[in-house]
Amino acid sequence: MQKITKICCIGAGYVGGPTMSVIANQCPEIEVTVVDINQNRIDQWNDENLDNLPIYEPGLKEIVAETRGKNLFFSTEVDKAIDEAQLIFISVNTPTKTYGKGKGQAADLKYIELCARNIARVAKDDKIVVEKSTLPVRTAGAIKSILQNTGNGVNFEILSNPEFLAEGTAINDLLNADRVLIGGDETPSGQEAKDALSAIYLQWLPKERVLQTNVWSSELSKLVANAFLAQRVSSINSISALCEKTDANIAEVSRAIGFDSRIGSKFLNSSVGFGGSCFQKDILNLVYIARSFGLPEVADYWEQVIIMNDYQKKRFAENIITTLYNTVSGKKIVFYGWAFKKDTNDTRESAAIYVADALLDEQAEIVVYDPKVPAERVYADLDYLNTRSPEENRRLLKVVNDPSEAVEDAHAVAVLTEWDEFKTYDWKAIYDKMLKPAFVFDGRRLLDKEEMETLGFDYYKIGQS
Ligand SMILES: NC(=O)C1=CN([C@@H]2O[C@H](COP(=O)(O)OP(=O)(O)OC[C@H]3O[C@@H](n4cnc5c(N)ncnc54)[C@H](O)[C@@H]3O)[C@@H](O)[C@H]2O)C=CC1
Ligand SMILES: O=C(O)[C@H]1O[C@H](OP(=O)(O)OP(=O)(O)OC[C@H]2O[C@@H](n3ccc(=O)[nH]c3=O)[C@H](O)[C@@H]2O)[C@H](O)[C@@H](O)[C@@H]1O
Repeated sequence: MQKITKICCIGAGYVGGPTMSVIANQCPEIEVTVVDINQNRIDQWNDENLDNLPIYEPGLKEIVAETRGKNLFFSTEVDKAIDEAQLIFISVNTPTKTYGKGKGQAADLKYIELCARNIARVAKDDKIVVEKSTLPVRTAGAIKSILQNTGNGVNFEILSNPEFLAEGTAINDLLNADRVLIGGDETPSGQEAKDALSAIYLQWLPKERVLQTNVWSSELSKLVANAFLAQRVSSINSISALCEKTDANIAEVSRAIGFDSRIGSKFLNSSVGFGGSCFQKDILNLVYIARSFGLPEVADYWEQVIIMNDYQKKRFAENIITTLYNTVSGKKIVFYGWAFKKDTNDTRESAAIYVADALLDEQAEIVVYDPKVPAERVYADLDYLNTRSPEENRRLLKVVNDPSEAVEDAHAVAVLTEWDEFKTYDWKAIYDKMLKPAFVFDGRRLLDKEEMETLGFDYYKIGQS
């Protein structure tokens, strides 16, 4: 079996960056080069001040500090890194298509295809090409076709090795992965490639956690894993609406069902709705694939997970409006949190964006505080929706760096992200600064209802009457 000593990863994003940092850290004999066409991103990865890395992820900067410049490199020299590597991870973005056939559902594979063409153009010797990005089932076929039709005599083995890390816990997820999935051809050379990649992960993971499958099962399993996870959140969120109409409490229901070992207790936290770059995108992709294979019942089944998530975000925003006497026009509503979950600066598909959009439609004045998200990001997220002009977004919504100053004369606070620091705030001082009645809408079930009510707040907690 070929021993891998040089790796290249195309795409220095939320997956490429942390994943390669951990591989470099765990495998000192392997030289890892992460390349990207985005010069700014690479400059941030190379910044001497580790607080300026492009991604905030607990534990990441310590690992980068240990490995960068030794066996971990970040560069924009894509061709050179491809040429020198024996194994190439493709870890570029695969967003939902915004144009043409499959618009709004299918995955846009143009970045993947560009990578495959780049590899085909540059490679002079045999390579293992690994799909790290999340891809529709059967994409490996397309990559193979591009690579094998270059006519330069180079042999490529294509593997699927989807990533299961969650943001905010990426380093721990990588170091203690539940499983690593490696799909490849069931031929002798395919097996050899699977074993070469397995050997990397086996440097720190036990053998039974490294699963080998055929390439199609691996591609599909990634979409299915995300669909099942998102389905749990939508399921519990659907019940949260029912809890609010009855005297049931969603936390008690989650706990009660989670004790059943067949159901399990994880991923049953009711919230304002799931966000993140992948759940929605991957389910839409699954729906699209099912429909294209003539399976409308399967497609409709999974689509419901997204419909329920949209309902939850809308329901939260509408509740704010009706509770504030059916009008939020000119009222100051403070958002605590903008990121799609705690411990990340990622805001892609964050529920906060959609709740803000609904409230801005009603002319609310929103003030956002998030410990890790800069103002430019918040405005970019809103502008991207194209609901109103950028000037209007900037007029109605402000982003601040001080959480306590934000609440001065506010009508309401809405908790959109479960940052730990929100629990430590002096809520009595916050109450004193706000207009009365002072409303808190807790979309993350972060705060204690009894304590908040004792302080005088009109407190709404998702999933509780
Ligand atoms: N974000 C997450 O937590 C997870 C993401 N994934 C999947 O991993 C893939 C990557 O996701 P992220 O890292 O979040 O995306 P990202 O957007 O953070 O990073 C992708 C990077 O690829 C670069 N890129 C695009 N085309 C390129 C090219 N032709 N040559 C060189 N660089 C190029 C972009 O400039 C960007 O920096 C997606 O398929 C996603 O579904 C899988 C598991 C977890
Ligand atoms: O493919 C991906 O991108 C990744 O998607 C998710 O990871 P991530 O989106 O980073 O974060 P999660 O912890 O899964 O949270 C997703 C969203 O669901 C919400 N959520 C999660 C759990 C829960 O019980 N309740 C809930 O509302 C979170 O607040 C967040 O908005 C999966 O957990 C990863 O396994 C997968 O690799």
